[in-house]
Amino acid sequence: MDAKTFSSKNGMPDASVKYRPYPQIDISDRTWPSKTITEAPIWCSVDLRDGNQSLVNPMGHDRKARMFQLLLDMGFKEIEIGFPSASQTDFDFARWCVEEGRVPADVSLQVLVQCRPELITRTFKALEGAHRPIIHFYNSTSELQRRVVFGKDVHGIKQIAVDAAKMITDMAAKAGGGYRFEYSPESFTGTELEVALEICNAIIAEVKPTADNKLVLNLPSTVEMSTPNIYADQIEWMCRNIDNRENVIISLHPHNDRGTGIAATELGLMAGADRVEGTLFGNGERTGNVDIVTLALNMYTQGVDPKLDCTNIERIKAVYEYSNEMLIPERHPYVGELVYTAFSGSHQDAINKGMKAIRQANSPVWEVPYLPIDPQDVGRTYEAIIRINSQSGKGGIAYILQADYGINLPRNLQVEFREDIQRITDEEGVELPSKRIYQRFMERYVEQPGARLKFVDHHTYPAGTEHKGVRVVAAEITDRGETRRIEGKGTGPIDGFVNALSSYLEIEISVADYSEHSLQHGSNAAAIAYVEMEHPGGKLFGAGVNTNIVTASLEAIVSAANRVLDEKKA
Ligand SMILES: CC(=O)SCCNC(=O)CCNC(=O)[C@H](O)C(C)(C)COP(=O)(O)OP(=O)(O)OC[C@H]1O[C@@H](n2cnc3c(N)ncnc32)[C@H](O)[C@@H]1OP(=O)(O)O
Ligand SMILES: CC(C)C(=O)C(=O)O
Ligand SMILES: [Mg+2]
Repeated sequence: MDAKTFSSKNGMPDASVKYRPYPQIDISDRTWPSKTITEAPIWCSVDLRDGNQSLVNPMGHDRKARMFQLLLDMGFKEIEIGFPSASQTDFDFARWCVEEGRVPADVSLQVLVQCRPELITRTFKALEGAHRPIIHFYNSTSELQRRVVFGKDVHGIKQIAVDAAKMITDMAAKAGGGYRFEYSPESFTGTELEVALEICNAIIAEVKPTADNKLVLNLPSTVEMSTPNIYADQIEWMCRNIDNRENVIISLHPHNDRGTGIAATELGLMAGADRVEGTLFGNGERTGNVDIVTLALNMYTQGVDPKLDCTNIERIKAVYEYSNEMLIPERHPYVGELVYTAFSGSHQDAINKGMKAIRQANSPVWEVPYLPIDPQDVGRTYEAIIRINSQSGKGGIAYILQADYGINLPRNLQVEFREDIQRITDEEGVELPSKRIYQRFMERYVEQPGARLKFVDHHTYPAGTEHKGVRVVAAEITDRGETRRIEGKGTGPIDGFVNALSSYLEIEISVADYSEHSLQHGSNAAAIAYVEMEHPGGKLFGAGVNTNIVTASLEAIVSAANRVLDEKKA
């Protein structure tokens, strides 16, 4: 088609000429909008077929077997293991599953086949000996494919499907039964609803499903062509109009061409579907199949048992990446590397407060701002929840020091230290890992390499009977490496030592705030003391770490004094 033949808007060919809007469904009394999902559907993984057929390098035996074992471990009861009539690899894998796959009795192997006699015959061979396998047959029914691929009218297309249904049910009966059946009017979303219904009812009439052997009627959104509400309308319409509904399992098989596969599936379930076909993290043709892990965890976070084990999401990811030879993006729901991480200040602050509140409340209900799921439920840790870059605030920095190093910064120190970290992240333009934040804190407030003053020792003695309750603090410090003895009076060691230092340095300093706590991390018995020091230029903090809490406090005073001296110099 020549784009120049019609007018162009915004540099693109005119959409109103090139594309047609998807028609509305005639169902004004739809009920799905007021439904909720209250139980998990029957899940069927199509990773080994739809997922596999879309890969650059389709899976060989090892990659398939690793994926198959994972699917069993997660609790899938229906697994489409391939298209055995299409390739020797798929045929051999089906035989391996039957003979060596240790398939539990409650799991059905499923295979796909076109409505072509020679392929159907080979499919039965591939499944010999399987326990209640599902033969999934399909043909495309869409208006477009009828016209351009098959060159047949509705009657001709229906005949292809009915002939296959007859052949399959006959072969199953000859083999002594024990088979289950699934039919897909492929390209359902490109098929007029009345046509889809006519063909599906013809299949139901041929297969004659019963309560003991229901037919799976799979209504694929082979290509996602509309907003998800329209798919839901189509599903509700089919559920209402299909023959023998009680013996038919309505299955969804959404693809994700418009990026709304999850929404379409959820609305489709509200519209009455019983079953969902999809893949782990949504591998599949083009933009993929619907992502079953996300669907399951969406249900889980609404209080519904998803009936799939996603407790080790890292293993699911590892197998996905090994078997599909693809990587999962950082933002992928529930599993991406960054989905449990907040860089931005206000998010970090809220998470920090939420985590504290949940610890204190001792309630089983999860409610932490910005975290729709507890990362531990899927085997992720809290470690990566907060990471620091130039968008981060004091709450995040405080969280990291607390969570990773047991350091509980007083609020004013959080504000002060955040400015320092902000300067570094702005300069470097990259994330600052937890270890560097800790190192920076220790260097700036505790270790102070190259600082003028160092605390060495102290002792106290009563100031004399005329000064009741007052003690003299006699301390040894070094000043640029030279030992100095200083003395000051006060009501306690902190007070006396500040006075001593104030006289020695000839600077007005006093303690505006003081706090301390023990350190759980690092040296077990150590304590950390924080001193906020008032001086002629304002207020600033110092910190000291020592196994003796008084020593830690005096070190914190020296630390603050060094910073006052630095500020004076600057
Ligand atoms: C939406 C989906 O995911 S559907 C599943 C798609 N998956 C795959 O195709 C993967 C495996 N498939 C294959 O390896 C091959 O297609 C095979 C081996 C099954 C068949 O291969 P071939 O016969 O060589 O060729 P090809 O696939 O091109 O067949 C197309 C022919 O089958 C017909 N056909 C296609 N689908 C069907 C169907 N479901 N039922 C009946 N006939 C069909 C076409 O009309 C076409 O007929 P024509 O030869 O008369 O023009
Ligand atoms: C074979 C069918 C179910 C399919 O994969 C699709 O329509 O997407
Ligand atoms: Mg598909």
